[in-house]
Amino acid sequence: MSERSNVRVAVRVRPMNQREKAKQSSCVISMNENKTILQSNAAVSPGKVQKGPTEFIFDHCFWSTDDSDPDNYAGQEEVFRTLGEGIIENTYQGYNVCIFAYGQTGSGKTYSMMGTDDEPGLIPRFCSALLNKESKGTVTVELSYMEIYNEKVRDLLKLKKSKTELSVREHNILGPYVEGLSQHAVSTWEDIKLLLVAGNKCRTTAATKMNEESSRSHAIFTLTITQIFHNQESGTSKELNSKFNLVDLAGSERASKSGAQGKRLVESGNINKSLTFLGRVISSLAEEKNRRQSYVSYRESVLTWLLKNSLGGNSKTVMLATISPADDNYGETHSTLVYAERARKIVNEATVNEDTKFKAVATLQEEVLKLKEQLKHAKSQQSQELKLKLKESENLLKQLNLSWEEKLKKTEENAKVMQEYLESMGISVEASGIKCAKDQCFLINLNSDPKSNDYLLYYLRDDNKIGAGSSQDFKLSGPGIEEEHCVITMTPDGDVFLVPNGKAETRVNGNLVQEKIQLYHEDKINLGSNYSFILNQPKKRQPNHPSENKRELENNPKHESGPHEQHPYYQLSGSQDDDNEFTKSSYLTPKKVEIPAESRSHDAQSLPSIETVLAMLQKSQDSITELQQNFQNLVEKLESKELLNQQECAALENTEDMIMKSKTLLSLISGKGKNACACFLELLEKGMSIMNLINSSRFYV
Ligand SMILES: Nc1ncnc2c1ncn2[C@@H]1O[C@H](COP(=O)(O)OP(=O)(O)OP(=O)(O)O)[C@@H](O)[C@H]1O
Repeated sequence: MSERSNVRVAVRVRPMNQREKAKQSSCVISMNENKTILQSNAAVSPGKVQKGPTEFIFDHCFWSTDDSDPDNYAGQEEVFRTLGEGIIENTYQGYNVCIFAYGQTGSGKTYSMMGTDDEPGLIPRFCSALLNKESKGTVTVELSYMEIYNEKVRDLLKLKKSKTELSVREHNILGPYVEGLSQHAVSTWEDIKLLLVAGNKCRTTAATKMNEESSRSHAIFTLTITQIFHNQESGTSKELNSKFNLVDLAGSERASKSGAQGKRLVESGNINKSLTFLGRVISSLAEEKNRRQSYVSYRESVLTWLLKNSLGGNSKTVMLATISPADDNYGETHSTLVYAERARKIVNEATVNEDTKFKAVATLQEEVLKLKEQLKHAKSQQSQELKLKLKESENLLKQLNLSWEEKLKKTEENAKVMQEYLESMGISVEASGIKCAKDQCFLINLNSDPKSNDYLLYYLRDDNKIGAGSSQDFKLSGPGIEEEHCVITMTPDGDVFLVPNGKAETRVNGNLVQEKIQLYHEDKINLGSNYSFILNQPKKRQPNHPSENKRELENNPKHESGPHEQHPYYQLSGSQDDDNEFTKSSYLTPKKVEIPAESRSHDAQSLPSIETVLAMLQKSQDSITELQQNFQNLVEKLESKELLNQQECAALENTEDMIMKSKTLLSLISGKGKNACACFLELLEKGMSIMNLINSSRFYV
């Protein structure tokens, strides 16, 4: 049984963010039932002839610009109810389903897909609804979670012993699949949540390690639902297999900046090849003559290959396009709406997946026999290829033949390995909203993805070697990180010391450290150019912490715990007697706005004034303009069909990164005014360069 239907497309507009509010951006979006209207205005194209409003028709339009006005705000529940209508039933009828979020960085994809603890998004809501749905058959659910970054697939739920990069293959019955991707048997929402949290944490860890952001990768979260129906009378049984894909795509503007929208494809110069090809596939499928899948080149990128069934194939698909309401995002919003409108023309032919697994097993068994036979007579040149094919088929067969009990056992074993792996990196796998026992000693990685609800915690043991080398306990990489960067030790009494490697850049509360030093609760540790940690060791508090900017290096470590003053910029919430429960904002938001008088008095002459800082930031604005110009030149080169050399490709990516980071810093200045200046002043005073500030500005967001 099959059903033809168009990709269902919804658009959701988010509230103005701080930067847009601070800039007093005007709203260029309005919605009227299933119409989204985009207004062009003078700010968008100064000096140009004003275009009239552009209307786009979608299946659903969600107005979510002001959550303080609940009557006019499409919340998470409404989005779920509208998009979810019929979808849970479809899954249980045996259809594949795919929901993907598309839009520029910061437009609300992750908020809509994952949501927050208080406002869960589509993924948690669909998962609970799927698990709660009653079925006449025996239902089993498996989960996989992967990310695609720069055309490489990584399993977010299997770390140790696995190849970091996985390959995509295609089977004539099962369609495209990722070889060796771990499948986890789950029965409750709690099982799923644990895997989700662990997967998100791995995503953040990898991103932080690579000095990237998780928003540059695509995340594909898949539930495979199997229902077995036994017919008591005939003694036969039938199986329905369906896949539920939830896809959080990388920010779309990268594609357009690098010449997407079907205009230009340049292999080496593409910042995000996958999105470029996704745009191409959508455009192709939207054209009547191309609707047959055979005309569409899905295999040109990993993302489109894996989404083959979801786009123009065997799936019921929903696309959620997320947009900003602000005029200064006009270009990106326009391009998102054009894409979304195009996607609406894609026609899918979803088929009930009945006994798919049995059929696949039967063909695979046949294939294995055939390949073995061919191998017997193959010449050496051919045999290598045949062996590879045989291995692929045998692996897939093995996976399909696993019993449910074996799968459960594997999931348990895998969870243990994953836990050990994360712990070996010093990372807690506790769920978000972490409650830490008050005595625990750990480092909090301030470079964690600011948009994620999760934290990277590095639990300290007696000896903790930190650096880029393979023998280190906490492996970091990036500019300024030495093979053996430093060692942090903890005595049985809970005293914590940092022993730097003389030539490595290590700072404690802004001071360069070249000898062993004792660390105290809430000390801030900077390693290399990018890493910032804060120490949680409530048992060992520095007596006069905030004024300790010029702390002497201590060789005599014994210190009594004394009255504690909280660190001015990173306060952990909760009383001292409570467990430390901290929320991201509690330590990401600067709490104290004025620079402490005592910290200024010691060297007032040499401190730059706020005006000086603003002037320096103006300078950094100028360098952003210069960066933007460079970026534009490179993009133009791409557009004019010139191939970029390797150096230029790297420059393109780096420049884009710098622009983004610099913009974040400037938006903070305009959004938080003097408060942010005070913070930057404090950090500049402690010797951080403007460039380092720009690089680390993410943790102020
Ligand atoms: N509908 C909404 N209601 C309230 N806040 C929202 C909404 N959509 C997004 N936001 C807020 O906007 C910010 C950016 O959203 P989000 O991180 O989801 O963007 P994104 O498109 O996933 O970005 P990226 O591509 O960088 O991952 C977040 O702080 C989020 O909480």
